[in-house]
Amino acid sequence: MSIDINDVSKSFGDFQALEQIKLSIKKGELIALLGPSGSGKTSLLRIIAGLEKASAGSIHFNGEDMTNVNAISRQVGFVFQHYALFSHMTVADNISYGLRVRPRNKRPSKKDIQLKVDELLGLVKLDGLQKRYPSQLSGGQRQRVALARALAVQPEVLLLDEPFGALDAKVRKELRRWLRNLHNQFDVTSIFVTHDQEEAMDVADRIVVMNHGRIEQVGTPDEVYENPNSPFVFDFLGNVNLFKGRLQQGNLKTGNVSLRTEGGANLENQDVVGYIRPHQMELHRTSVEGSFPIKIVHIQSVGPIVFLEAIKLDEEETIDIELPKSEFTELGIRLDDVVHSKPKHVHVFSPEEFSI
Ligand SMILES: Nc1ncnc2c1ncn2[C@@H]1O[C@H](COP(=O)(O)OP(=O)(O)OP(=O)(O)O)[C@@H](O)[C@H]1O
Repeated sequence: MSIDINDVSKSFGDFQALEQIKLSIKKGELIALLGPSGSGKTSLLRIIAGLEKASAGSIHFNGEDMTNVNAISRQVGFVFQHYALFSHMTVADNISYGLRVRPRNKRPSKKDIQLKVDELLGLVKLDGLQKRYPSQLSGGQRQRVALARALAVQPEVLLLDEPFGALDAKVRKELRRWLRNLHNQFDVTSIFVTHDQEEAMDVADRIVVMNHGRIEQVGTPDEVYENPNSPFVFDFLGNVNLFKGRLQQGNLKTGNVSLRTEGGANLENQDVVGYIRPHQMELHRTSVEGSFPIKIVHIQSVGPIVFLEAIKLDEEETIDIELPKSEFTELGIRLDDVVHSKPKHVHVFSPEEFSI
């Protein structure tokens, strides 16, 4: 099922929660709505589900106008953050609920319902637990039941609101994989809300970055990470180093160095801020063109990556650097060493857009 969101706005009294949201989602896509608290993610999801009415604009499923169609008739699967399982029903009864409450002429036979429940229990690896009650399950197991229950009715659209928000990091990671697999197997169009950029990067085909009720950027995880179109997106999707200076002939003049930049064509001869990801900072033992001296003040090695904190010697500013462990070892870097750093990809924005 394709979904088109056409200029959807939503106000709660005087407060504008969504402003002219425009988005086309292809059949079979897995989309993450990513943004800080209050950016409008849940409001948008609820409007797509039909649980909330838009103040303006329209929602189309497969080209058909759904704006005034109620939630039940839209036939979307929904998974919430807080399980929302029926506590008085067993796992099997929770999963089969949507099938059992269908009108008699559309309800599968008892045997078919049983087969469907067994199939779903297998898919979410909960075989043998069908007689348990939700209180007898772990958080991760409950969320798997919630996923199975949403999928039992074979929705063409699956909407998930922070589905793994209440779970610990390891279980979250495991469930992300689940979501991806189930999404593929069920040939469903899925939209999930998250404020966790790593989760969005890990699972989604495309990420919709939201801020203050507007879409800041839409793109594949790679696109939004490597080519953020605003300081907000840059900052929200990971750590960043900032270099203030002036843009001259495509170079950012900052302190005593000149850094080759990307973007910022309309910012020539203006004050700008350069944004550089920590993994885009090269390190050298000796000075090279475009490098500046730094002193290493903190070293933290985590698995294959080494996180370094350093001070720029000319301006006493702190910068963050991430290096593969092999490169770190090869360079033989120690605490208090003075080395030379050269930024590889410098994106520039005007200071007015500056958001950090
Ligand atoms: N029923 C409501 N009445 C009034 N204001 C509301 C209502 N629902 C949401 N809002 C406001 O709309 C804005 C967007 O809320 P929404 O829940 O969509 O954001 P969100 O991005 O999902 O945030 P979170 O990650 O915290 O859930 C918030 O400022 C919220 O306070």
